[in-house]
Amino acid sequence: MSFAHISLEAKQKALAELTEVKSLFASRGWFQGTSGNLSIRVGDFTPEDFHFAITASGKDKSLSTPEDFLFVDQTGQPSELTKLKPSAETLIHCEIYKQTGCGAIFHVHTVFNNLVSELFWERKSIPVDGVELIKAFNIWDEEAHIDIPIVSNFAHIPSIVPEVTERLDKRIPGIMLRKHGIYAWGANAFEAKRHLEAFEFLFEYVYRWELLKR
Ligand SMILES: CSCCC(=O)C(=O)COP(=O)(O)O
Ligand SMILES: [Zn+2]
Repeated sequence: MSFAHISLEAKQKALAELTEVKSLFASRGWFQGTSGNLSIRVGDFTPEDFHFAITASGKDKSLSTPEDFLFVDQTGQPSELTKLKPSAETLIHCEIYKQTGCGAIFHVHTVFNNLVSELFWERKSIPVDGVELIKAFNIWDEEAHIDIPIVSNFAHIPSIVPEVTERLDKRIPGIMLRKHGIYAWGANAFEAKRHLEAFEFLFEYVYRWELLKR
């Protein structure tokens, strides 16, 4: 679908939702030092053809300006003429959309997500056992066990993508980059936010439980 054929209303809705969630996450201290990025997909989807709005790279995400977001296509290239640069991590968003067909992706760096990514790096996944908030991922088993995948963090972002492809688990709406941060996604902004909040709760729980056990 060409970008021009996507309705103005859909584009404005995505930008309004990004503005709102960006401001909320900033108020929680989730964008320290310009870290983090957010995106919402617009229009129809096929793995070969889609568009999404994403945060511009390197901005202070606690501020709201007319230059906070731009639209890109499935290759990460701007969908329209702009001087703005998309997030340096846009290719990770492209890959997650391609693999899952989801509607929104939120990425944050927090102390707890960085700590657990290193604590469990050797097993390449973060184990969570029987915590009620696993239900936020629509996993309703009693005493559910989940493993949240951790992938390598390379400075060269395209090198991260194949590992994301390989490790992405359709049951778990998130993937962790080692000593970097979590990517969480959902069918829409509401669901991606619920998933991200659940991940952050679980990371803090897992970290504190590990300390208590020692
Ligand atoms: C300053 S944090 C390093 C880059 C990063 O990991 C991040 O999430 C923000 O990069 P962006 O290009 O999206 O601003
Ligand atoms: Zn990042």
